[in-house]
Amino acid sequence: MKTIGIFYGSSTGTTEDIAKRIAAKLGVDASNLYDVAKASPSDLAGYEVLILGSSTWGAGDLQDDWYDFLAKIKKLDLSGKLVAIFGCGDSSSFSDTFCDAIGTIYTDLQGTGCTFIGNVATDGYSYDDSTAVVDGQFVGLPLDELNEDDQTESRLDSWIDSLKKEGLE
Ligand SMILES: Cc1cc2nc3c(=O)[nH]c(=O)nc-3n(C[C@H](O)[C@H](O)[C@H](O)COP(=O)(O)O)c2cc1C
Repeated sequence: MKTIGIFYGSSTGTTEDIAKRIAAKLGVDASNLYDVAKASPSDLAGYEVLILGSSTWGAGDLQDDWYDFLAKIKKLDLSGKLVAIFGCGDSSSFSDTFCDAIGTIYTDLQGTGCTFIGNVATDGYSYDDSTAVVDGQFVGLPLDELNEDDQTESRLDSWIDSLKKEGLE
């Protein structure tokens, strides 16, 4: 298994909880789990794989703590690193901006030279619009703990299977 760092921003603990579940499934030690509110861009350096998680707030906005962190890491050279993005949102109340933070992170990191993994088919999701959809697929894993928490476990498992096939191991 490659070295994996998980970086998350979470306002009410949902994305943090998912980050911990992903870490447990991958056998990633808690020392490799970072709240972006307290992390430094140099923390990324030691990892071959970065798993980045943000909830979406406002109307399609990043989770607050991501703004400063993303502004800094988008300037880094991340070539050679694999990047997988996940997000928590609400596909019912915010159907027009469902998990947009995934799309923002994906767009902002385009110039870093990283390789994105972990696209997800839109099948099975109900939403009107999302900037996380590029060329017909989500560019990361959207999760909806408010309306579809019964699907989270299987969505996580199938995403992690795809990540492994795309070079995580
Ligand atoms: C005021 C407010 C605005 C929100 N805006 C969005 C949004 O635009 N898109 C979306 O998918 N979810 C939106 N959500 C839902 C949150 O992303 C969701 O509750 C998420 O699980 C919170 O995760 P966190 O506790 O890790 O921050 C919003 C929630 C609130 C209360």
